[in-house]
Amino acid sequence: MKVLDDHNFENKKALIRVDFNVPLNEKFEVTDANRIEAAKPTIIKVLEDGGSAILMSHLGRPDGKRNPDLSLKHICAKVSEVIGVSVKFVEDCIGEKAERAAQDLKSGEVLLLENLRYYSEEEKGDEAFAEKLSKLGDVYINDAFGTAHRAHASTTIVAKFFPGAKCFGYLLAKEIDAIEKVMQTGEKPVLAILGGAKVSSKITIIENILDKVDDLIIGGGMTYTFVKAQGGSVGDSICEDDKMDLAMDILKQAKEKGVNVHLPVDVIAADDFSPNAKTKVLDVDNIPNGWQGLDAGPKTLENFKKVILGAKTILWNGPVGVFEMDAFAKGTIAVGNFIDEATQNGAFSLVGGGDSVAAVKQFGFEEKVSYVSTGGGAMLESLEGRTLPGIAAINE
Ligand SMILES: Nc1ncnc2c1ncn2[C@@H]1O[C@H](COP(=O)(O)OP(=O)(O)O)[C@@H](O)[C@H]1O
Ligand SMILES: O=C(OP(=O)(O)O)[C@H](O)COP(=O)(O)O
Repeated sequence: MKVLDDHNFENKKALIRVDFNVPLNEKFEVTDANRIEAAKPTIIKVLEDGGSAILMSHLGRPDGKRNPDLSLKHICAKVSEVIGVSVKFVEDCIGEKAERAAQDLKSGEVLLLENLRYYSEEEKGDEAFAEKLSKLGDVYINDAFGTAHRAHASTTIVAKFFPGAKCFGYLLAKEIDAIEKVMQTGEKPVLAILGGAKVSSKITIIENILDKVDDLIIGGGMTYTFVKAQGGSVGDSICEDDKMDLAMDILKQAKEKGVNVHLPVDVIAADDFSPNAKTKVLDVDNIPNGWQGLDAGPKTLENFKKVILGAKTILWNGPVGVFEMDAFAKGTIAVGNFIDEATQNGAFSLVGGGDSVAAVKQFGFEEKVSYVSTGGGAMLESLEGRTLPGIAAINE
């Protein structure tokens, strides 16, 4: 892997692709600086070597137009605060102004460019645009894991203009390492806990992961497609009837591959999809019409606990219940606590993909698992077994 530590940045201008696509409130203040904090070690390494850092990112989806609400100047103060250096800002990411600002940069200084997606060429992966970006730095560092699944100009195409002078930042290297630990080198038994709403959005992940894991916990809304496919009654629970054959096929494949699949045996059922619904514990395969399963039940959690505490490598993607409502968050909290205990006992635990991180943050599990990914879509595509273009471009 082409890593940062193999480079010395003395008197070098490092063009760094970061993912500063962070949430802002109505006053344009950063409400979660996690992605900025995650990029800090790379920026500091460049500065401590005696180089300067030119940071480029997108923010939101301005679709090729200058949208002042999505200007990166809103986050400049937060970046300065996080990295402890006063960050300069330039109102463009290519052209004369940006080039002059980059040229004027001295060792130890940091420059933040305006939103890359003000240009439609960015998302198109336009080569001429990438070449203009490449004029700003001597070395290219990709540290934007959250955007590594996009073959955009700044994440992928620009790398070809830096032959011999491109590498991964610390964050991207850490994300790759965490994925490898789960998918290739993890200590056995390896366990994947897959929850979330639908089978259809997780199917490629399940199929890919069956070759890597010893145990698979399936929870959340996906449960009911599997249960109904096996002849159970799921009442009004979320269920994809057209995916039942697929569910049976997954169970067959798992058996052939020696993977133990653990499905819920009981659920917290509700008479309405609402925080104030009436609830009761029901067997997962005996839910009458008028009721729907919205969280894992007590016997299920006992089973999950045994499997999780027995695992040495754990991947968690997707909540096991409707965690947004307090009444149906207990299962997801319990799973988080079991993973915490397993991690304290020496297991490696990775959480990521889609909105999983939202659940983890809401319940304060960030500090308790081994690694929380900074990428939603990028992590999902990695778990599907795809090579991310941003990663391939550095390795080429
Ligand atoms: N039993 C259930 N019924 C309906 N929705 C569920 C159920 N369990 C979990 N969910 C919902 O799944 C959503 C997350 O699904 P998904 O986007 O597939 O996961 P992720 O983004 O973590 O990959 C959450 O909003 C949660 O409320
Ligand atoms: O926040 C991001 O994606 P994520 O919400 O899937 O983690 C990335 O910055 C990518 O953004 P995009 O999905 O607009 O390309």
